[in-house]
Amino acid sequence: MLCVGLTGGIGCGKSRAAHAFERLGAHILDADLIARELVAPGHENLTRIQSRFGPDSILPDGSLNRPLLRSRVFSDPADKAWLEALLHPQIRQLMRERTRQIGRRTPAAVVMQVIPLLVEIGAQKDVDRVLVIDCSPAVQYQRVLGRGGWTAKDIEAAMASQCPRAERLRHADDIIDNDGSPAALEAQVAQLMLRYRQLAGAD
Ligand SMILES: CC(C)(COP(=O)(O)OP(=O)(O)OC[C@H]1O[C@@H](n2cnc3c(N)ncnc32)[C@H](O)[C@@H]1O)[C@@H](O)C(=O)NCCC(=O)NCCS
Ligand SMILES: Nc1ncnc2c1ncn2[C@@H]1O[C@H](COP(=O)(O)OP(=O)(O)OP(=O)(O)O)[C@@H](O)[C@H]1O
Repeated sequence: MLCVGLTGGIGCGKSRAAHAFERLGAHILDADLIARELVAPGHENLTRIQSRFGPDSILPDGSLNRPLLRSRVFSDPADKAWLEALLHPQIRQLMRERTRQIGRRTPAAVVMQVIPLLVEIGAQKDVDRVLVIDCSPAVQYQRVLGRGGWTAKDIEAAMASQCPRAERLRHADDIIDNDGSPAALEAQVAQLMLRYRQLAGAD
């Protein structure tokens, strides 16, 4: 098995790259999706979130009020640290368990752990290689804006809260340049997947 930590700043194209790797046979574990499982309606984490962020942090249907949390987390470092202290240990434990399960079932698997904050939390030591999906801040900003749902203020605050681009790139074993077209992204994914399959012992 080869375990690749796939990271990048907000909107750099981690999900899009991960889907392209998945189509080529990689197993994807996404920290954002695991974080969502951990705050699904009825989960005990929601009770703790509500006691910190107030009654409006849970919507009438029992789901997390994501826009409210987003504006609080990205404007107040103490709120961000609190939420991360609650969720990150649980996210990492589930990532480790699921990676082990895949390795047992498929010994030559290529597993991609998609972790936005990989460098910030020091998760390099959990993976065999670090792959950074990189693009320029202007492109990053426009793509998140284009995806909809986020205010300009929240995008700027999220970008400012993440580690600087140069620092992230310093930890990269592999880099995908995602300033170009979707086809250019997919070509780089296909090239890297050949190498990853070899390293995993699949070929
Ligand atoms: C703040 C929350 C509620 C906002 O939810 P929302 O649906 O708007 O965004 P989503 O979860 O899809 O995240 C989108 C992107 O925001 C960025 N982001 C999310 N959490 C953080 C964080 N704690 N610090 C910096 N950037 C973050 C990442 O680039 C992520 O890919 C949500 O992101 C959350 O629960 N964050 C805490 C968990 C966490 O740290 N996740 C990252 C795992 S490494
Ligand atoms: N090469 C590209 N060309 C055009 N659009 C792209 C490209 N790569 C990604 N996008 C688009 O940019 C947006 C952000 O990409 P994506 O959601 O994959 O980023 P992400 O890094 O997973 O974001 P987040 O950090 O918010 O989870 C999406 O709408 C995606 O379809």
